[in-house]
Amino acid sequence: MEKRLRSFRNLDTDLQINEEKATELLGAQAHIWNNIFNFINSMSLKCAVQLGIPDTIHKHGKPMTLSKLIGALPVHQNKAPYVYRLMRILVHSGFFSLQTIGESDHQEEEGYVLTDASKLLVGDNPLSVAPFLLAMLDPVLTKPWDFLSTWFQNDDPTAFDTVNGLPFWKYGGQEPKMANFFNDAMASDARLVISVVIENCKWVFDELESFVDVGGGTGTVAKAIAATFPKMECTVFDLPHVVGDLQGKDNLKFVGGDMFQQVPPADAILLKWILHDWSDDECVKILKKCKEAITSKGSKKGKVIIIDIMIENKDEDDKSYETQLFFDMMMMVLATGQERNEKEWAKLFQDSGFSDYKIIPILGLRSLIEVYP
Ligand SMILES: C[S@@+](CC[C@H](N)C(=O)[O-])C[C@H]1O[C@@H](n2cnc3c(N)ncnc32)[C@H](O)[C@@H]1O
Repeated sequence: MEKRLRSFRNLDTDLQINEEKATELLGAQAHIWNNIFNFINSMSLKCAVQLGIPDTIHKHGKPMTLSKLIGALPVHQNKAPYVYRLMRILVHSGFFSLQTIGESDHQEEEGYVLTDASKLLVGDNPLSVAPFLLAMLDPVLTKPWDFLSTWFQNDDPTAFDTVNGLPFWKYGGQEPKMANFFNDAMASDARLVISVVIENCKWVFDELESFVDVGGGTGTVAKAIAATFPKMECTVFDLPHVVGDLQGKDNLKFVGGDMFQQVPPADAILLKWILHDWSDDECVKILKKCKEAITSKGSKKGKVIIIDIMIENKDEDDKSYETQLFFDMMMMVLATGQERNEKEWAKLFQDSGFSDYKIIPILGLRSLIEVYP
């Protein structure tokens, strides 16, 4: 069938647009709008967590009607009519869903329930990632994004430096408020990750007599390992301002220092979310220090254990790939690091003098990689 194409003439621009072209243009405009306003998903979610919406629905224990939710939230009475709109976008983005409760006045009544994602944002869930969300969306971490194009045109190492005049880790040493919320964020992620590792691949730690978590923050991972393997000597190694006030106990100790200078000796060295913070040259320096520190050389058990993203582009539309790219951009804006694909990881291991590696893809968007001296 012959397709009839109507044309429109725009009198301002004198452009002639037929129907097919119009569809194309409007599709392009919609794509731009969606990307312009992507931040609204993040900010709406942050608002929900700050208002305690996941906790409130969780405490209610059954589907919660809008009126009950409004009554339980710390919102000004004049703002009550707006709660529905916040909830609507969060239902759309998969953080809440609506369940039918029954009928009231011949009208179906619905209530909000948590989804798997919002269950992970409930404050008293031991695996809650709410501290991670609040830290990543804190203005200290989001402001550098406004300076990304400035950074492309200057000689600063990162956009974070452009805004704050010093690198991320040094800033943390001078601003305890930022250091605290950042360390809490890392600890919340560490609780989830180490629970999965101990549940699904405890064997990674079998036969080890000693273990150091390099850049181990406030010790969440090492505490869990020390409790699971009471005979293993466990050390948390991090910058002095991070571990300075922390007390070890039994088979766990805290050591302050700089991983570019020296790493405490151990059979196994963990680098969780460390190497993605640094450039290739910096990673090679860290990995060489780790290799020197491995005590059981020649035996099978000595190794570096890395927990980080391994970029995999299985499918262009894959959300996981997009999330990995978000992390990669964040490493560029806040630190001097990057996310890496397998080839890039393999090159780092080779350049640091390691002989082999094994990828254990058990951590969702991240992998556990064993690297052997
Ligand atoms: C992204 S955090 C990861 C924390 C922890 N491994 C985790 O995944 O929960 C990076 C850690 O590296 C530490 N760090 C940064 N520079 C360091 C250095 N030169 N020596 C030792 N630790 C360092 C930071 O203080 C921070 O705790």
